[in-house]
Amino acid sequence: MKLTMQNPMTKSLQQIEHARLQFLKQGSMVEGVVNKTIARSWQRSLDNGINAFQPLSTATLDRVELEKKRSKYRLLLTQAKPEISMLYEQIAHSYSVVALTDAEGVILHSEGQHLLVDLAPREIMSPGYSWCEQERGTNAIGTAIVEQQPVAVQGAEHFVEQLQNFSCYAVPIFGPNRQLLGTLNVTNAFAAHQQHTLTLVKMTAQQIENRVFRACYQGPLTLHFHTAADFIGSAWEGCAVLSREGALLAINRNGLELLGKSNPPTDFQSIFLEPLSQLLEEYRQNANAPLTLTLTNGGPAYATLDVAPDTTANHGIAGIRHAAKPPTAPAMAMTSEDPRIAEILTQARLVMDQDIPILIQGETGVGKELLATTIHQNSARASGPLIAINCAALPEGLIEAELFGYEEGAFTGARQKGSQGKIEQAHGGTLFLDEIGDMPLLLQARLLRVLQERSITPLGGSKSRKLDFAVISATNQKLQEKVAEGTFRKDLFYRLNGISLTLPPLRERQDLPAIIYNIMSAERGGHVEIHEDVLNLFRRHPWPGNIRQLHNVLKTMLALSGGGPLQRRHLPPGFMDELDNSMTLEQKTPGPTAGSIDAITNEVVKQALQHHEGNISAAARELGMSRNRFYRRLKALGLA
Ligand SMILES: Nc1ncnc2c1ncn2[C@@H]1O[C@H](COP(=O)(O)OP(=O)(O)OP(=O)(O)O)[C@@H](O)[C@H]1O
Repeated sequence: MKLTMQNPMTKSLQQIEHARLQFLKQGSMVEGVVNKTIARSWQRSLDNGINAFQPLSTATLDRVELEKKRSKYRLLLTQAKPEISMLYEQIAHSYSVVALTDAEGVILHSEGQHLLVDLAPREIMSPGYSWCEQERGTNAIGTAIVEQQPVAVQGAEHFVEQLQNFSCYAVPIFGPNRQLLGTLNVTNAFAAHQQHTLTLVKMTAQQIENRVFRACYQGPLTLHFHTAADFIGSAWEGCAVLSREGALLAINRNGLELLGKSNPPTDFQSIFLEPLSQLLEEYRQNANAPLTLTLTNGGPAYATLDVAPDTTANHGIAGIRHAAKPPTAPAMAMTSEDPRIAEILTQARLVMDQDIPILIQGETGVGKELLATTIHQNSARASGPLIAINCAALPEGLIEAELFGYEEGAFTGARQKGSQGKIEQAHGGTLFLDEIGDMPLLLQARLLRVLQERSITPLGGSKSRKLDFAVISATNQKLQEKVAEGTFRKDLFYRLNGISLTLPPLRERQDLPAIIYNIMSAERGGHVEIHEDVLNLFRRHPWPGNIRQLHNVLKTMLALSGGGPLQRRHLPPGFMDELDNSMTLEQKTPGPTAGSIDAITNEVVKQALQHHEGNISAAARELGMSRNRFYRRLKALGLA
């Protein structure tokens, strides 16, 4: 079937064609015929040596390479597909194709068919085809990527003659950290072009961007805002994710544009004049009422607020509430209410789909494994396996077979049919190398080779197998020191350390209530109260075992309290001794004492003594302190 539609732009098509030919022959631009974006792109196409009169190559990526790309961009694809189908329904006619590309201009997914094949080979709008401007000359996708803005290229504006029968509209899609993720493009037969197409593509690209943002950031508070009330809930609204205390955890591109800022502000108060508490109060009174705010520049803003369950609960004495969850709740989510954790999560999001190895460092029990799981679950490889290897716990002698697998009959005692190694099991997903500092030196060289070549040869095998996986490793050792003393290979260290994320110890974290809430949610349903003085002791404790230790303490307290409020007397034995020890250390370094562990412990000791009417043994028992230590403290206080 051939196109017979009337072309409303024939005259301008001729003008453009004339200007293009003059540019190609004489290198001079006829003024006022094409816009500056097209003119710049023509010049780049000429400079790149594109032959305007040669038909385009029809080569596409092979299936494996395309699948790799698709898995890298899984988040974008998942969020974009429903929007693309809706867009296609709106513009549907036989002469248009909607395509989603990656940031290099390679089509990941396309919808629509395809009477366009009358005009050009089918391959050029199929997944795996690249529209990079350097290869194809001026075209909407490639030029939008170079210019980082929406671009329409109609008919003869295309640099290559073969594309003159098309009109293309492409809009860049940016990720949550404002990095280019890809483009959304509609290609029409030029004769069937419609005025409003670019607007529709812009709107859809914005919806996709918003979906990706929401998929990446789900904080305790989400503020939807705009300077015009009608735009709340639209594709153009600003979206700010906040902690309960008002720290800004993330903001979308619209939000930044509405605020006229190029960098994200730090907190709610640097955006709006009203205190966050006022907003929360209004929300409490009527969760659905629109909110009126004042920007710090004095202008009005309108907003609605989403509050994740329980963030309105009182977080003081009796306040760590949690929704009824089954006791077998899945792995806890990382909280991001501590600024250092929020920063780590942001960095992780930036690199996780870029094939950059992540090295997680931190003391024992700080949540390294949980972070690795969180990264995997939010990555493009989330539907693939997460294979964790504890390098410290691998059985000596079998370690090599465990990691690399073996072929049938590779060694005495090997299973008849051979076995797939852990590394191979990670194909399509993430390999998590826990306690990497304990990997024996001899195996480090082999691991390095696997990581460099991304292929594996099982023991006793001769053929290597290609693998695709992301690598996260973790350690509580100082790897750089191990490198210096020669017990860890320098080349492996650099191979693993694409980016290093260091989790802070619990005593330095600012989100203790959120962590407690997480633990309680995993341990129990219902409502649990914690007395303020217990929380205060928690805040002062040195927590050498970090969150794992806190978890154990809470478990014990839950058991001892029988479901009632958690009080000082439910603290496990040894808790106060550990606190007291760290106080002794603290005393060695001169510094302010008000509110110090010392002061708090004294207060607690006095209260316990009062409570037990002077009975030292009972009071010491309540605090989990030895009688001697309790007595020494009373003496120091002049009470004994
Ligand atoms: N943000 C958090 N909220 C609640 N619990 C957490 C959090 N982070 C970690 N935990 C819990 O703390 C414990 C220790 O976490 P994890 O095993 O991830 O630490 P790790 O740093 O890998 O420890 P190690 O160095 O000993 O291997 C686990 O029970 C985990 O569920």
